[in-house]
Amino acid sequence: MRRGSLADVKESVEAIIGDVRKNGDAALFALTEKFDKQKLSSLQISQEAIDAAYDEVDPALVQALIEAEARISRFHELQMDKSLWLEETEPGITLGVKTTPLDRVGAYIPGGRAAYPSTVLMTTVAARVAGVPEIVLCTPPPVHPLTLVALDIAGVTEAYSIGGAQAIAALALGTETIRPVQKIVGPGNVFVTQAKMLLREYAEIDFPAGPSEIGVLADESANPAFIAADILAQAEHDPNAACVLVTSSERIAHDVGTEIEKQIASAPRREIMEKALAHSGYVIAGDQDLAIDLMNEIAPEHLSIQTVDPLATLGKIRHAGSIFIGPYTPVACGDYASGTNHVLPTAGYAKSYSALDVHHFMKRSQVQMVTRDGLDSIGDIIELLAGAEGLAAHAASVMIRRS
Ligand SMILES: NC(=O)c1ccc[n+]([C@@H]2O[C@H](COP(=O)([O-])OP(=O)(O)OC[C@H]3O[C@@H](n4cnc5c(N)ncnc54)[C@H](O)[C@@H]3O)[C@@H](O)[C@H]2O)c1
Ligand SMILES: N[C@H](CO)Cc1c[nH]c[nH+]1
Ligand SMILES: [Zn+2]
Repeated sequence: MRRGSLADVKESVEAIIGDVRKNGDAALFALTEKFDKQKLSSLQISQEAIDAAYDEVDPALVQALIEAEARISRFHELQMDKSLWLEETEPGITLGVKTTPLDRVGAYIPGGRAAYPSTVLMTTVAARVAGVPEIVLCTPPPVHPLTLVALDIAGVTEAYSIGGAQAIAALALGTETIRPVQKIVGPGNVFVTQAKMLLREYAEIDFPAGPSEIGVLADESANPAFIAADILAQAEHDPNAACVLVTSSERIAHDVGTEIEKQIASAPRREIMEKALAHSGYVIAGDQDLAIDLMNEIAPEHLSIQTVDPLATLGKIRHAGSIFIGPYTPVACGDYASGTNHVLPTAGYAKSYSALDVHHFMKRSQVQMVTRDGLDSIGDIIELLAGAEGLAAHAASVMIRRS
């Protein structure tokens, strides 16, 4: 996603948000008809529809979702902090942190160009492991049966068949049917991402997670066919997907190009891939350190490291959403089944945001407990500093306890 591309749709997204703010559910029905060409009878997805979806999908796919869910749960459980820690940092002064899940969050699941049951697991399992009691999901209609099965397996508590900027507006502002959430997570196209950015005043967001990206760092030791396959895998998401190979080897750059031509010929989503590749490319860097510097500047959503000593390369990486190391770690591992989260910052935002994890669904309160002796040990400092700021009542709140 070019950062500028958000600006291109700002006006139209503002109009959609204004419509939802003014007309609530009626706007959601009308906008769904306009953008998704679907006439809904109800916004909410019923439990009957979810139960019926199991009969429509291959049991092997249900089993695959169950196994992916278990791995995603395990990885996210490893991220959990203690719900409370307290430590006496000096005599009479005990400090700590209490961690609490958010009450109600919204997950956006894209559904325009592909169905994303895997994204249901990524967004909502992280929220469930964090302990969020109300997990609300929005995805554009028609909703794929596997998406319905995934939301059931993940433990989503409410689901609505609406998409685009109108779904984000409904989650942030609320309508007659949908109560607002505290935070909205999940990827989407430019309309979705722009709406998330514009509505942060009402609901916090995870980060901009737009069209998919891959950066590949490769040296002479890399396998060009594997690299080409990973590039095409991300290119097939969206015509706006972006792929860049940075290598110190001219031969590798040439051979990856040849492999891409070979593999794309029979790819079912060739048309989307070609558009994505039209604004993607490769760079031949003078040496490996220059290649790494450039990749840090790009800060890709996914970084694939295909070098002879990948762990040494990893040590020099500062900015990337999710990092895939070695020839047998295709990005698709993290997209579906290894357990890491595939909701990641794009458009260079990996410089300042982290991959979606349990911490996005929690907040931390500081805690302190000071005894009379503890207050004596810091009382003079507080009284002096409060006096210097002209805040006499602050000083008095300490003095009254010490006198
Ligand atoms: N970064 C990540 O973590 C991550 C993960 C998965 C997918 N993705 C990306 O998510 C994106 C999904 O995009 P998508 O389009 O398939 O699905 P989407 O659900 O994001 O967008 C579809 C919605 O866009 C709205 N829309 C379409 N045209 C519009 C218009 N002209 N005006 C206003 N609204 C309009 C419609 O309401 C529709 O429901 C892809 O770019 C994919 O690469 C990113
Ligand atoms: N690669 C995407 C994130 O950019 C996630 C995904 C979902 N399904 C397949 N891939
Ligand atoms: Zn993918």
